[in-house]
Amino acid sequence: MTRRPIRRALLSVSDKTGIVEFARALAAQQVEILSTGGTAKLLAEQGIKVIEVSDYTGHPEIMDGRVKTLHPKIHGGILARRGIDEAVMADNSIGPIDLVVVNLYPFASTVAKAGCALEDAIENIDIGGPTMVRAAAKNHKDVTIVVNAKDYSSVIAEMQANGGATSHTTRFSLAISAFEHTAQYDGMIANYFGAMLPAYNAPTEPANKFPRTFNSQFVKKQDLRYGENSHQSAAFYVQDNATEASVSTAKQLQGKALSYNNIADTDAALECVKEFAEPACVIVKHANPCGVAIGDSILAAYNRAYQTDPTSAFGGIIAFNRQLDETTAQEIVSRQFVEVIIAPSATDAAVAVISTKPNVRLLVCGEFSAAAPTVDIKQVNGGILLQDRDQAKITEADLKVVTKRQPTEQELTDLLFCWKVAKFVKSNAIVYVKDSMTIGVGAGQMSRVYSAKVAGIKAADEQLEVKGSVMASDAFFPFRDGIDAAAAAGITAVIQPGGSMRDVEVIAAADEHNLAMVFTGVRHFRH
Ligand SMILES: NC(=O)c1ncn([C@@H]2O[C@H](COP(=O)(O)O)[C@@H](O)[C@H]2O)c1NC=O
Repeated sequence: MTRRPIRRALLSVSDKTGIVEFARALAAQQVEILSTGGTAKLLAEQGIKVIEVSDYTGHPEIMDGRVKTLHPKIHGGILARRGIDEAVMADNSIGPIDLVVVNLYPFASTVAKAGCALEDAIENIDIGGPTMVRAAAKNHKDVTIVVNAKDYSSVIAEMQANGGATSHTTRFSLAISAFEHTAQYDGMIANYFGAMLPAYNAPTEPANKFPRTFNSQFVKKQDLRYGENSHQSAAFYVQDNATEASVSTAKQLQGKALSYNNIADTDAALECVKEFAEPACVIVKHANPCGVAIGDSILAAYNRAYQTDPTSAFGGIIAFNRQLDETTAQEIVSRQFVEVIIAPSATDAAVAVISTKPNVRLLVCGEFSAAAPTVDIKQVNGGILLQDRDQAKITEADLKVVTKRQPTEQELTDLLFCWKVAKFVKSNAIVYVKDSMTIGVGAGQMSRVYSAKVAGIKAADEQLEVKGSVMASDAFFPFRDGIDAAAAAGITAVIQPGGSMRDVEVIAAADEHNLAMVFTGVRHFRH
């Protein structure tokens, strides 16, 4: 393919990061620079030779910038088919534009501001920018389009190495980025307007936070060897701008490639361990915690979490809320087969220890920050379900003691710990806890009483004493049988949402057994 050097560029950027250096490097390669108002002013101030688009087209920017680049001399220059449209270009005094550098008005940050007025949002809908971006991306055979400042240096480097030209592969890849950019931009606008539709029609109505259509963009992080099973192909997509420490933003330091199930389980383990302020460890197997504990150190927490269910911990995913240290790393690799370890960070010595097991995936996710108010998305056949992420937190002040007996100080501590774990156990969830360590976890049973049985069986199998433990139930007890069974197993206190039509009967059962019971008023179903 013929190599055509870039001779003329149009720079029109809202976010001006890096644009001066980029323009200077273009000028050094004898590229003529056209630019719009604010961008042109900045470049000129920096001593870069620039032609204002309005001078170039002979038409001023009008309507407060609503129309500045929307002109045949600009769009003809971008869209012209080289080798076909020369005559029409000459007839209309249109010169080719080989490089377009544009980023768009900040619609997202504008509407994110509290109390953003509709007029502000509307004025921040970029029209000329996307029009140039799409035109250049369409004509990527001959035109280079750059929408991300992070691409400036590689474009310059390539031009320097290729006599001022970019390769077709680069232009194609940049064109994809351009369409991704405009798709994301329009998706954002559609979501914003779609969510405010009821309020727009009837200003007294609250806006609906779920828009008329749901437009969201996820970027492929990696192809996966297979999905949940080996006959299913799969890939991992992440939110482009995610900042919260998560499995999606985590960095893998070593180990085999993550599998589909590894990612899902690591997410469950990490999100659960984030609940605790004290050094904590969560071991997950098949999306459920099979051991959770806190301790004076993460080593103590790990040792205690492991005790809950060593059988299930085999091949598990282990998450910590503190830096992984050498001793804890040593303890894990000498004791058990582990698929994934994730922590905010890891010491060099800990990394060296894990490297003796090259298959173990070690991930660091950075320090935990405030949870982003994202939505959960769940797929059903032919649709998706959206809901707020479950960020309900319960403190002692939220609890309502419903029994005659008040929980003791120790029971209270264990009840709150137990509740945090139950939130991450698949429903029906029953969790037994003693001294801030899980004693038995009953997950995913179709009846609550069976989850309680499973928790008891697991504890017994691992020779853990249920007597003196507390119990959490992710949803209310529909009958007193769950309480009777808990008391028979030696449970002394219960935390549950309450709200059953048989609450009176359930409370009476707890009183009969001298149990302390608290209601949270909040349910934590997890499917
Ligand atoms: N109206 C137009 O013809 C037009 N052409 C380019 N823009 C945008 O104007 C911004 C740059 O403006 P300035 O160089 O004046 O700071 C860029 O975000 C670009 O996408 C336009 N603005 C909005 O549509």
